[in-house]
Amino acid sequence: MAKDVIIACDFPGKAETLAFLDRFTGRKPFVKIGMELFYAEGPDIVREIKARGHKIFLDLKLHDIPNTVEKAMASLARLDVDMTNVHAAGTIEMMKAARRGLTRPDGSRPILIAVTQLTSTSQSAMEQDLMIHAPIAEVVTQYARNTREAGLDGVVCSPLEAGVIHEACGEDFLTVTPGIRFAGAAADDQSRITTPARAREIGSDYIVVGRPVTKAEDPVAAYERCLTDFLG
Ligand SMILES: O=C(O)c1cc(=O)[nH]c(=O)n1[C@@H]1O[C@H](COP(=O)(O)O)[C@@H](O)[C@H]1O
Repeated sequence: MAKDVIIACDFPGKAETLAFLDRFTGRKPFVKIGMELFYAEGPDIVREIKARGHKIFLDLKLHDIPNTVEKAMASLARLDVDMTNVHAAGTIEMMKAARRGLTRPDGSRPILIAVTQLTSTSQSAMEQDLMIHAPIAEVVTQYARNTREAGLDGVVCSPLEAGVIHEACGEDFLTVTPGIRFAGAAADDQSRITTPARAREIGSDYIVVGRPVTKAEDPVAAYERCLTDFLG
């Protein structure tokens, strides 16, 4: 399975996003389009970036009743993305509905993954705010098992949890891991973080990197450092 670095294009609009991508002359990084950009520009931004030759992870983290998620996924299926996601907290029923909705009439569909616990969530926030008292790695592993049972392809989790998830769900079950920072850098609002090199050692399949690349003085150099450290 191809491991890769996904750049989170968290920009306010199309102009900033395309200017950013233009810096990668001759290269077509795998990019993530999230809520900020999608809500500002709508589906056209997906079509435009796809037409430029990038693979796209459309990160809208659907979490609603099963029927609503199924119908929303049917709409997203018409966009030619490579990967998309839901929240595993929506339950196994909701994830099954998401998979049904995303599957096109010819049986094909993008990679579908589920967020376990957001990488910004700490053990103490999970206990105090969410009243979930098990250790975070156990919670995340249980959500990963649910995700596999629903027939999805993998999870979004912290790189720190990629190893236990592969042990519980198999090597083919994808771990897509944000919460990436270079050694010594600020965590910002993230909580469960590690470096690209450590993510490789633990066994992540894809790392998702936003601000360490987008806010870098030289984003192309920062992206290349991620590739080298993660892919070895
Ligand atoms: O689903 C995601 O992509 C996601 C899940 C998660 O648990 N944590 C998380 O940070 N993300 C996304 O990954 C990106 C991380 O960005 P940085 O913290 O700037 O590297 C953001 O676009 C988040 O929306």
